[in-house]
Amino acid sequence: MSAEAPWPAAGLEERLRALGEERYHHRHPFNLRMHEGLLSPQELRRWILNRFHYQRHIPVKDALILARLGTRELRRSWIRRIHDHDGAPDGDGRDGGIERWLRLGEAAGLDRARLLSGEDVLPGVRLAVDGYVNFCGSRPPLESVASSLTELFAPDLMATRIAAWERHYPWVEPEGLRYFRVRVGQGRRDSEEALGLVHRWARTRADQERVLAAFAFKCDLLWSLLDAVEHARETSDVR
Ligand SMILES: O=C(O)c1cc(C(=O)O)c2c(n1)C(=O)C(=O)c1cc(C(=O)O)[nH]c1-2
Repeated sequence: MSAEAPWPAAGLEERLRALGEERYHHRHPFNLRMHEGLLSPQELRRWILNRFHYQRHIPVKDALILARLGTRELRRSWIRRIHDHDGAPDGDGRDGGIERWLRLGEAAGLDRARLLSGEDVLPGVRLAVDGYVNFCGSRPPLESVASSLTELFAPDLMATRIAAWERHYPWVEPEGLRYFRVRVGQGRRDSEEALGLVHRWARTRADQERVLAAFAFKCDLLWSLLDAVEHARETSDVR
């Protein structure tokens, strides 16, 4: 950690974007193969099944972050993320991201009960997701909120994904893509909110370095998740 003067906000953001350009999972070979239309139906289904494990833990990690936020204004805003995934409090759960992801699975021929059982999730994916939940449960908000900043990159990746799936995987029913269509807007809003908080809280160069480290950790975690999915490609139907 450094005792040097903090970078201006634009300097921190520039460093975050440069780091993401290099290490975010949009560059992962599995995503590149997905976008080129080179995945088999089995590989695409494996990705959906394993990513569901990530999705269903997002509201869990957000609840851990929420518990550490010190004001009601912050908590009132952050709780929206849990509703986005679990469904609105006055809804019936069908309006949430987790439900939309289950429908994505069904649109690709995956059984809802199989997704919900979690039985076929790869060990490396479990470790990556545990890593994220534990990180958010044990680090101060500066770092846990900074780790969500990978979402600065997610909307563009999702737009590429939607176009690639429409073109190369027409056997996935179009309704399944709704998860990504809705998430593009949510991701933009959430990453802007998180960036604002990080700028507000990161007062020293050491804080800013913690932000970059948390962001790099999350990039590596998403990368490891895809490594596990990519590596499973030669094995049985289930995994
Ligand atoms: O499909 C993707 O590539 C992708 C990436 C990310 C991300 O960068 O963390 C998220 C999502 N999707 C996503 O759907 C989502 O709800 C989400 C929440 C978060 C977070 O860290 O709070 N990241 C992401």
